[in-house]
Amino acid sequence: MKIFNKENIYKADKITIKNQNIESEVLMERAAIQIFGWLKTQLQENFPTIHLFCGIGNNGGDGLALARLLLNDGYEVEVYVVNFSDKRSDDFLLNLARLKENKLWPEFIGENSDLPQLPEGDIVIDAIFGIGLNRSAAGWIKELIQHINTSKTYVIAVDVPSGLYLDKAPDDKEAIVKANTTITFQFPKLVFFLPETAEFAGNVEIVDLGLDREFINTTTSEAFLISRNDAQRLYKPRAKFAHKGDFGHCLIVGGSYGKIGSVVLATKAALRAGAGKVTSLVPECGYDILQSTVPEAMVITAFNDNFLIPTEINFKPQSSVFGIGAGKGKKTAKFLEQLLTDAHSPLLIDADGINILAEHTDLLELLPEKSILTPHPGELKRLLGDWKDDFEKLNKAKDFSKKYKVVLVIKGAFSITIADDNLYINTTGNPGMATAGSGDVLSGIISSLVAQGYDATIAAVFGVYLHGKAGDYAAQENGFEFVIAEDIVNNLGNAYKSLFQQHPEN
Ligand SMILES: NC(=O)C1=CN([C@@H]2O[C@H](COP(=O)(O)OP(=O)(O)OC[C@H]3O[C@@H](n4cnc5c(N)ncnc54)[C@H](OP(=O)(O)O)[C@@H]3O)[C@@H](O)[C@H]2O)[C@@H](O)CC1
Ligand SMILES: Nc1ncnc2c1ncn2[C@@H]1O[C@H](COP(=O)(O)OP(=O)(O)O)[C@@H](O)[C@H]1O
Ligand SMILES: [K+]
Repeated sequence: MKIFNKENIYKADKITIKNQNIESEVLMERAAIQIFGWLKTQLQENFPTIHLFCGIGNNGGDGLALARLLLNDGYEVEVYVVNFSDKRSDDFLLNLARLKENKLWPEFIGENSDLPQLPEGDIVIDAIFGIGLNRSAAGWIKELIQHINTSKTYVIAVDVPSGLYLDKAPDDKEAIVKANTTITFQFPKLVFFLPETAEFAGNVEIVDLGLDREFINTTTSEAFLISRNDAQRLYKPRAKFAHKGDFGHCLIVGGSYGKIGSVVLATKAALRAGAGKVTSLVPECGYDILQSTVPEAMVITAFNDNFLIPTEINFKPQSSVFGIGAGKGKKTAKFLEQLLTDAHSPLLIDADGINILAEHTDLLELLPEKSILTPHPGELKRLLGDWKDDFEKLNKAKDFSKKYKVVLVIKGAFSITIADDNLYINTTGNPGMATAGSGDVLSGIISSLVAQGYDATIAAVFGVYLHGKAGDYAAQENGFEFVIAEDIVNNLGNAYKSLFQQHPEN
């Protein structure tokens, strides 16, 4: 699903009005109808008081149209116009008139107004600012936002939580509505999925306004939200007469004394994700452990008991992982250099592999094109240096990915894959996956997909999706706390199956 920037959202709006030969207020009515329908379904037989705070632009217009629909359906509504300017939009004025025709005169709130009471259990509709915000909310508007945030109401933001920019980091986090749910129009917005701003949006619902399909299909976007439909399209079905040679040989290099478990997890994950063959390369101390815990894998060892040192590899894998549980000793770093120099296929570098690259930046030049790096935010910081906000982080990451022609997976609650100037945002996964070893599982999955012939970017995007989905199944069974990394491996089958189920449980 494409994530459009502000300019293209306005363009989509305009082109739809032209091509469908409609007035702009028709889109506003569609927006209001969608939110009304959503709200009615959620509320069922409950009728709490609904307080609608409406700005004087089109976001406010949406709020006024929604107020009319609610009023006519018997809901108790309190409507406030947040009167921050005289420059009212035409569709705001139209919907204000319509509301008045329905005998509802909103209360106008200005600089010196008392703030309305917002009793616990009521609902607040935040239609103060939408995508038109161009500076931080300040003064009495900020106070109003804080009043909403400190109330114990359920807050639903129309399109965007008021005060949140679409294209840059907030300059005043105290001046943004904290929504429980955001009902956003047609396109997901990038800021709803970034660590610093996601909390303002709460649960995100995307509703369709029937905007011009051709414009949406033909307009390029830099960022994408990966839905089940997207993931489904990435899947490569298996041929009836396929044999294990068709699904590649994956090499997993990692481990050190006390950290062989990471390689066990990645090896199992690579096999369960479908690689034809998996060989693990560990220090001697890992040999028995791997052979007994993953009999399906082959094991070779480095000529050292406890850590990896440069070692001859006498076959050509279709993909390799380096770094999990490896430590970052001098000889281990030398081994990475050897692997990079001899590489016949893209490498996936994780954990200590990334830490070694951060300490020996000369090695970055040796990365084979389309290698995949999977840092968590700590590792990313070591690689790129610090950043002042999420947007700077993404820009630095894009520059890095372009410079070294690699795919970067920034792991987290909404992991982001960066390649060729594009961002792919994942939505599967849950806090149960914040547990030791879940990153090792991800490395195994992605590398397995590369071995099976998936392009590196697709392997990363699809692998992150499957990993999160498997984690969702794992948590569904026993709750977040109970999940351990192995459960993610054990639910990979469910994750694959869910791609094609009519009604996936998850
Ligand atoms: N996408 C779609 O297809 C559809 C979109 N629709 C809806 O339209 C919404 C966008 O509407 P919009 O363009 O009128 O902008 P909106 O957010 O209402 O605010 C603009 C006003 O805010 C003002 N202002 C800004 N910052 C400020 C500040 N800090 N403090 C004070 N004032 C500030 C600014 O004033 P100015 O800076 O010009 O003085 C201007 O007056 C969109 O989010 C969605 O809800 C639907 O109706 C149907 C289809
Ligand atoms: N709150 C969360 N929501 C979704 N996914 C998460 C969450 N926390 C962690 N994960 C996922 O779990 C994995 C953790 O990786 P990492 O930090 O490398 O763990 P480890 O080093 O212990 O293996 C990543 O893929 C990350 O996206
Ligand atoms: K809003």
